[in-house]
Amino acid sequence: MAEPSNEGSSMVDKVKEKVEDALPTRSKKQEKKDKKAAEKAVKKEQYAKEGSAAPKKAPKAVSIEPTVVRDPDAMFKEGWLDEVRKERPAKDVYTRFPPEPNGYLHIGHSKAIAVNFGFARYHGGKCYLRFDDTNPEAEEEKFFSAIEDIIAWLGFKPYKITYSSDNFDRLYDLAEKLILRDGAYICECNDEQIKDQRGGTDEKNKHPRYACKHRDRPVDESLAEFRAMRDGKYKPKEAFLRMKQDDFKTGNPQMWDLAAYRIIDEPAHHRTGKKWRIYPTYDFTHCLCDSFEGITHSLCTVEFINSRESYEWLCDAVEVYKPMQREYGRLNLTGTIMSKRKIARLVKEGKVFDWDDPRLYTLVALRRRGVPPGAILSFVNELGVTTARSNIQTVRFESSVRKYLEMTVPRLMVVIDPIKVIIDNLPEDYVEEVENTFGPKNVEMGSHMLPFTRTVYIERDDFRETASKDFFRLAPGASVGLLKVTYPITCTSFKKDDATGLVTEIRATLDTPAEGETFKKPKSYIHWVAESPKHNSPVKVDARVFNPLFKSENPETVEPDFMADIREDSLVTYSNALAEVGLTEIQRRAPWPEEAGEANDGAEGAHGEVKKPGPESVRFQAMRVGYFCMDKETTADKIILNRIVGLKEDSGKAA
Ligand SMILES: Nc1ncnc2c1ncn2[C@@H]1O[C@H](COP(=O)(O)OP(=O)(O)OP(=O)(O)O)[C@@H](O)[C@H]1O
Ligand SMILES: NC(=O)CC[C@H](N)C(=O)O
Repeated sequence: MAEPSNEGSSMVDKVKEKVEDALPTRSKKQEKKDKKAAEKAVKKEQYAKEGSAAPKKAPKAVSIEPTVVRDPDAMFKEGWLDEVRKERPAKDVYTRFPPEPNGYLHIGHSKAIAVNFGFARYHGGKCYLRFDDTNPEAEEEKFFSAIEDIIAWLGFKPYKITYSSDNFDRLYDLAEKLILRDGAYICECNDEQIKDQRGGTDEKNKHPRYACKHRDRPVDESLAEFRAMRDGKYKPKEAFLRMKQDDFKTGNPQMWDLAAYRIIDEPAHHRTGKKWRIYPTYDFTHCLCDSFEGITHSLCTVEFINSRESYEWLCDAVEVYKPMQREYGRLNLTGTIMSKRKIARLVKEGKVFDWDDPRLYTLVALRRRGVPPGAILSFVNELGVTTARSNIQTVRFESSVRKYLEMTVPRLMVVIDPIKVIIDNLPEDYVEEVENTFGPKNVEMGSHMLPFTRTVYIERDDFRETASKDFFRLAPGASVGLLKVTYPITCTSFKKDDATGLVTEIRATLDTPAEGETFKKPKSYIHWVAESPKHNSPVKVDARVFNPLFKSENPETVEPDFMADIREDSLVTYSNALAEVGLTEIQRRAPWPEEAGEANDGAEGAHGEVKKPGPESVRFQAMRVGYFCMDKETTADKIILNRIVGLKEDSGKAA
């Protein structure tokens, strides 16, 4: 059997000979082909000499194909957001994204970010990032910077970063103004009394709503008591400022004399320290801060629909500019949990690494898992914006991410659970250089060379100890193609470890056709990596594969609680995984894809600092396995990969 070999005359010589033989009859097309072959041979020769320092094509990382992502402005051009714009066609659009700095943002917030920042950007307006920091009990410094970072990562830059607390003096003055206009009073009722005033249908409070006895307090008394409340006369819950709304007449609970100010003694506020011991409520603060900032369209989620009435009532009552509040449907993902309290429990009980564990749906987790920011925005855009709540399965999100990655990240081979294959009919020092394209669907991504040698590794799943008609991969006596290698291999024998029962080594032959014999194409091709110390191949990696964290679609409804719904196999780590040498180039050329929010071309972060793409921007498709990125725990000695999504939808939830 003739063995393919690099021995004897060099490949460059061989190609030159071929070119010269063909000279008299060469067509233009052939000429081009031959020139390419000669160039390739030079490249191969250089590669063989220099080991891993292979010549690299380094075209720019490609941008998103229009076929992959629908018009990124579609959600603003049509539907609900278009209607909102028509309702108030202000010349200068001002919006705001107003998170409470009491936790990490989740996938639902990406909709609010896309809606508010995106609406302003689309209309040439401005969007504030306003920290709604009126509850010092729940706020922490780390959440402020995490929120700013994630907004910058999504590709948005706030017009200004503001804090509701910036307005505490102004809000206090308006509270006094409201009292003076007989629009608020100091109430000393406790929680139970307030509940009773609301009436209802329960046995306990089966009676009509009624007003509290403090409602008719003289204005002067309320003003004096408000000041006393500010100055420390009352303990928390002993008194609060209550708005005098509509005398409990309407059926809207947001109009039943809401609280405007309450006492919070501890802890100190992160910005105003111990200056205040009374803090304005959301209902008093939000509309007035919107007003101070000249917000034209205050876009929030549907659970605030009843608040619209109190929002407008207060702006009118203190005679300030009145923005327009409109409400869109929340984005909710099923099969996971988003509640801060519940995620905190998962972290505390060690069920996940931290808030950025790739199995969670916080934005820091999705970022670490390798989901590109553009894929998140594209998902939100695909769903569109209406007033209906979107309950979306995580598989739908993953399918959107997969679609986005398909055209935008390069490909290479990684064997996550390897078995060694020795190809007996190749010489010990055999090295053939094989070309692998980074982007079979996008030639601009270029290609790279990798070695094919006598010892290769294939995926454990691609081998069976007994051949059968329905198995087209490797088995004793059966042959299979190795991707990018001309001839297939046939398994001749294998060894097993008696203790573990696992196959440890496969022996095979390369089926090079004898002269005159025709080459039979194998039924299937599998991925592989070769052993070649000279080329630093293979590259050892840890590959983490994530399954859903929960067994059911509704972990919140599981008894006794969501903790009982956790899957044991939500994280599977393959510690002996092997990647081919192309990984080095993919790492060097990151970010993949090169897009808004991750560019390292001097783009600015939230504070004007130059943004650097993180390790998660090293993204690629491991052929036949899934999409992966590099984890932040990667060190110079150990590369850790996270699976972003599989190549196709997982068969389902664990039993
Ligand atoms: N699931 C969601 N879908 C769309 N927008 C959301 C969602 N959750 C929050 N938002 C919006 O994000 C903005 C800032 O959110 P904030 O942190 O104050 O919300 P939240 O309701 O406390 O969130 P959560 O309790 O879910 O963490 C608000 O305008 C809010 O309406
Ligand atoms: N109007 C809104 O967007 C609400 C924001 C507010 N921080 C909240 O969710 O409680």
